[in-house]
Amino acid sequence: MSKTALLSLRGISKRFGAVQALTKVDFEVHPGEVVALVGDNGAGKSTLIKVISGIIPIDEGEILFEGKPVTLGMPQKSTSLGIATVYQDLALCDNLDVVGNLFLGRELAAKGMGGLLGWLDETTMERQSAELLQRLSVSIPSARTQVASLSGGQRQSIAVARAMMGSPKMVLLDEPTAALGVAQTRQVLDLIRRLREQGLGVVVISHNLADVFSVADRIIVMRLGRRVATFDVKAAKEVEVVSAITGAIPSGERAQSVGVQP
Ligand SMILES: Nc1ncnc2c1ncn2[C@@H]1O[C@H](COP(=O)(O)OP(=O)(O)OP(=O)(O)O)[C@@H](O)[C@H]1O
Repeated sequence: MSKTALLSLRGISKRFGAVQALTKVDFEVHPGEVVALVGDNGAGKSTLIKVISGIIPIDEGEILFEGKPVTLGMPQKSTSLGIATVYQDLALCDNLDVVGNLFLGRELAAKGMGGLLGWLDETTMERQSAELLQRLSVSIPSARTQVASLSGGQRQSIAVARAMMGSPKMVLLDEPTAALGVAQTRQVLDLIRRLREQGLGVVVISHNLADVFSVADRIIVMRLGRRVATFDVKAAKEVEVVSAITGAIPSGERAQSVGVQP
């Protein structure tokens, strides 16, 4: 794993009115690393993801991308740095095929005779879609399949592939396997592993610890807006992570039990 973090957050705080959603949170993800963000409802996971994707500005703290200080707070800024967010498959358009969904908002115009021809370059879009799906080993009948007819796992895979269209360095996934069956979940977890193999930093929010243990390198536990523990998956036990989530034992002890500081 590379020494310089891809993204590093230091002392991030965020308040919504009377609710302190994040309190002095440090967070880091490296290239080629899958970090799982876990915690009970209201722990601050989504807020942290929204900070990284630029949807909400922070009140306090410092953000470094590839070691350089950056200001996020606007989705365009995060996107331009190479941070992609996978929205639930609900963000797909059912009435379009896979190509139409992958290129939604970034369609390629056909060119010729020294200018634009006034229609879309469907051939190139289809070829690039097929190449991307092959690179990610996403198996679907064809790039021309309507997404409405795909399974939940295939749809989620298309949502991930769509996030990859801008060649990001980092991908954020909020509950990517929620509501998926066993086989479909396996498909999406395999896809996350392929993102890691391709050197991306991946952040996954999940309530499913079996998924987390199967796909993540590190687990960061949030509770009541604070980062309370960090586990190296290889050294962690599920019962310790559950204790950290619920606050059953003090966070200091938990972190020591796996030799990692919160
Ligand atoms: N836009 C908002 N306005 C007011 N309060 C908010 C807003 N967004 C989040 N909160 C509050 O901030 C706290 C953290 O919420 P957040 O959604 O980040 O938690 P979470 O860990 O993602 O929970 P869940 O697993 O239920 O999605 C909660 O108390 C929530 O009610």
